Amino acid sequence: MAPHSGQLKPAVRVANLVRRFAAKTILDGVELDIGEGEFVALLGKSGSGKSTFLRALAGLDHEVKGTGTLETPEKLSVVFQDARLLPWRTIIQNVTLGLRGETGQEAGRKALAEVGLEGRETAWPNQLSGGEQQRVALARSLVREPALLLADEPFGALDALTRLKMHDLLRELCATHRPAVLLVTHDVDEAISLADRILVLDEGRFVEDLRVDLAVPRDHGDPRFAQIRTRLLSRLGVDAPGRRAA
Ligand SMILES: Nc1ncnc2c1ncn2[C@@H]1O[C@H](COP(=O)(O)OP(=O)(O)OP(=O)(O)O)[C@@H](O)[C@H]1O
Repeated sequence: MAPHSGQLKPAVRVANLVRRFAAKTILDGVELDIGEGEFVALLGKSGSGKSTFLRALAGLDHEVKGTGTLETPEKLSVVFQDARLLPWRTIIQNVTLGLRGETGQEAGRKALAEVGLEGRETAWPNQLSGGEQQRVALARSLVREPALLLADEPFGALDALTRLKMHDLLRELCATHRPAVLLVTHDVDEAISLADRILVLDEGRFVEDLRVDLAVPRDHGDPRFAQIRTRLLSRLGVDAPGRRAA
């Protein structure tokens, strides 16, 4: 299968990407195009290579091989499960790190307001909850107006209610900033709630490339939502209806 982004101009082009660790092949000639502004979620069993793929796209893996292509935009941002804020810098300093002058400060304040943290600019990271810290991480990413946002389980450590709020926030931010997104997640419902396309990685290849043509915000009670969930769970080897993949 050679997943592609349909009519959209590609922001990401990957062809024949190979990654081995010792004798184990984790990415086995992976192919993928992600269109500009397209939101792609990546599912797969634990250990299937999702983070390995994301790290390759982020340019963090110098040993990834292949005779093909790995093209990503210069302006890309990465968000991880932990916010990775600098504890010795204030919130606004974390967001504006590397940005210059009053324009940078203004952009930082605006980004913090967008994620609902207006007035918290001079707080320290340890004065924020886990969810608030992830909001800062999102602000720090988006203030750079990336053409590609890579997110590796960004809400994995949050409680269920906070996670749902973060879904709404991410959806709004992406509608405003329109980066292409690759979201790695274990949460099938999270993928269906947020993504335009859902990929499943298994044994080094994408075994599913599903377009989600449901209106936004997505209605979890819609029978088509349930159909997509069932199909994805079956691809992930989870049979029980309604259960989430682990
Ligand atoms: N630096 C490394 N050295 C050796 N093996 C590695 C390395 N990084 C990852 N692996 C192996 O590659 C496989 C894929 O790991 P990866 O973290 O990409 O999976 P994943 O799908 O993101 O898993 P999870 O959902 O549990 O986070 C695993 O078997 C892992 O042990």
